[in-house]
Formats: sequence, structure tokens, C-alpha cells
Amino acid sequence: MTKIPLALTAQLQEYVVANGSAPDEIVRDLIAETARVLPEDQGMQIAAEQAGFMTLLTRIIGARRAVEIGTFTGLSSIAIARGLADGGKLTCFDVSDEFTGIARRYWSRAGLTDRIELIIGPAADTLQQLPEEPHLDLVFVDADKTGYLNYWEQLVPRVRPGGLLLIDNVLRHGHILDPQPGDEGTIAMVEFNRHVLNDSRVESVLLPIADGLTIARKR
Ligand SMILES: C[S@@+](CC[C@H](N)C(=O)[O-])C[C@H]1O[C@@H](n2cnc3c(N)ncnc32)[C@H](O)[C@@H]1O
Repeated sequence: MTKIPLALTAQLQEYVVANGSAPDEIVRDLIAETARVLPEDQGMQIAAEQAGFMTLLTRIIGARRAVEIGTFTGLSSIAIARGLADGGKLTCFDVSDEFTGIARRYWSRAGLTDRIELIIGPAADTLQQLPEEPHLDLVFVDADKTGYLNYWEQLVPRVRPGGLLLIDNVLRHGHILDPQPGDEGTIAMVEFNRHVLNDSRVESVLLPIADGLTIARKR
């Protein structure tokens, strides 16, 4: 029998979050401040249960070197940085000083300033500043959807064999199935998902967590 994934209600999501390692006060404050200060944009933040999942995944693979494209107010970067092994480092890429100004405050509060560096500018260009070595253990992509293919092609060669690429919003809130998607982000995501599926450099799974998260492991 086909198992149909459960659609989460707000109450079920609360239960999911409450029954994993709970978000601490810093994460709760960050979520609340983002909602208060950026009500129009708060939907860009990853879900709380996804943050917990990403910390665990980062820890499980013993990641030391990680990259994030799309930082916003910092929730995913805190999730990754907290999972890094001792001496680990996360490099974040974003275009916005305004959004990442909030992230910087929370990195400081979480004692993570030493393990996170931020590069401001369009990631298609600024990614070229990444050194070839050391190879990356973990990559998280959550920025402009039309840029994903470019980021993928720049980053896959930089990930070590066995390292992971995590790609966010691959379901586009269900619009990925629209026969004629009405926005360029979804059109780009249809092509991107097909590209990942046909990329023999990785094995991957598309998880129906939050808005869809692809986890690809470099062969
Ligand atoms: C969906 S939000 C990221 C959410 C974040 N991961 C979190 O957990 O809160 C997308 C971010 O990508 C950034 N962005 C958009 N276009 C970009 C580009 N071309 N290069 C780098 N960052 C970009 C935006 O400024 C925004 O902060």
C-alpha cells in the first residue's frame, strides 16, 4: 500500500517540535523577532523542526566545513553551526545586510560568531571566492530559486565524497506539480529537481519535511 505523507496541521507541527529536542530560548526569540520585525518575509525562515533535523544531520556526519546560501535572519545557520564538530566553520552567503544584521546579533548571543563567516553579494559571483580546499562536508541551499542550478554546479565539485548537499523548498508548497507553474521560482525548481535526479555524482532523497528538502550525498 502506498503510504501518503501526513499533511501537518498547526497543532500537529507544534507536537512535532515539542517532541524533538526543544528549540532553546535563543531560537524561540529569533523566530519571534523575525515574525515581529519582518512579518511579510517570516515565511522564508526554515521550520523549527527542520532546524533540529539539520543540527542532527550536521552532527551525525561530523561536519567541520559547511556552506550556506541564503541566510536571512539566521535560523538555518544557527542550526548548522551548532552541529559542527570542534573547530568547524560555516561560510554564509546572502545579499542582504538588513536581514543578516539580525542573524549576526543572534550568532553573537549563541556564542557562534567564531564559527560563522558571512559574505555579502550575489552568491553566483561570491561563491567563486570559496577556496578549492578544504572540501566541504555540508552544503545548504535556500536562496533565490532561479540560482539553484548555478549554485549546485559550483558546489557539487567542492563537496567531499560522502558529504551532503541539502536543498530547500523543492516542493514549492505543492506548486511543483502545477502543469503550468505561474512563477519563475517554481519553473526553475522543476528543472532543478530533474537535474539532481539525473546527476550521477550524487545519490539523493526528496524528503517531505516543511516545504520539501532534498538530501543529496556525493558519491
Ligand atoms: C528563504 S531566505 C533564507 C532563509 C534562511 N535559510 C533561514 O533559515 O532563515 C532566502 C535568502 O536568500 C537571500 N538571497 C536572495 N537572492 C540571493 C542571491 N542571489 N545570492 C545570495 N543570497 C540571496 C535573501 O536575501 C534571503 O535572505
